[in-house]
Amino acid sequence: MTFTRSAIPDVIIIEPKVHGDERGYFVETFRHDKFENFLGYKVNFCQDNESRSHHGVLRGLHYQLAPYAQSKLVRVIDGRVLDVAVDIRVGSPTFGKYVSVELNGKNKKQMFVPRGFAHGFVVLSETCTFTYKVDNYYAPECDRGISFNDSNLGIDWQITSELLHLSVKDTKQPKLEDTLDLFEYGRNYYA
Ligand SMILES: Cc1cn([C@H]2C[C@H](O)[C@@H](COP(=O)(O)OP(=O)(O)O[C@H]3O[C@H](C)C(=O)[C@H](O)[C@H]3O)O2)c(=O)[nH]c1=O
Repeated sequence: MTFTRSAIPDVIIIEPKVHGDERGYFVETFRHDKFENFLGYKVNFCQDNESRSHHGVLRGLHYQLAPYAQSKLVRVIDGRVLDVAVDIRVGSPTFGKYVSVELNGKNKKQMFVPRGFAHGFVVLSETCTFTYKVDNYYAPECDRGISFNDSNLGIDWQITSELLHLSVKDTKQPKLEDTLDLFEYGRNYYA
C-alpha cells in the first residue's frame, strides 16, 4: 500500500497492493495503522457509504459544515470515475484550487479528502459502484454544496456537459464566491 501527497499536499492518493491469482484477486483496502502513520494525525472513520451510478452521473461538489465536517476516504469497487477535491479552507494558500484523479475498479486507487474540502465525482464508465468512509455522521442540516461548473474553479470533468446527469439539488448549487456559509464554515473550521 503506497501513499502519495497530491498537488494539494493534504489530499492523499493511496494505492493498495492487489494480489491476483487464478481465482481472482485480494486487496487490503484499508489499514488504520499505515493510514495514520502516513497522515501523522488520528482519523476515526465512523460511517461507510456506497452509491451506484450510471455513465455521466456527477455527484457533488459537497461538504458538511462544522461541527459535522467530514474527511472522506473514497474508492471505486467497479467502474471508473474522475474524483475531485476542492480546497475550501478559508485562508488556505490553495483556497479554490482542486485535485482530480481517476479512481477505478482495476487500479483500486483511493483518495483521502480531508475536512475543509468539497468533494465530487463523475462516472466515466457505463456504471460505477462507489464506496467511502467518513469520519463524521451524515448531518443533512449541515449538508452544503458548490456548483460543479463554477467558472472560478475551472474543473475539467473530462466529459461533455450534454452527457452529465445531476440531482436537482446539484443543478442549483452556488458558486464558491457566493457561499456565505463557507466563511462561517471557515471560522468554525479553524475554531
Ligand atoms: C450523503 C448521505 C445521503 N443520505 C441520503 C440522503 C438522500 O435521501 C440520499 C441521496 O443523498 P445525496 O443526493 O446527497 O447523495 P450524493 O449526491 O451521493 O451525496 C454524496 O455525494 C458526494 C460525492 C459526497 O462526497 C458526499 O458524501 C455526499 O454528499 O441518501 C444518507 O442517508 N446518508 C448520507 O450520508
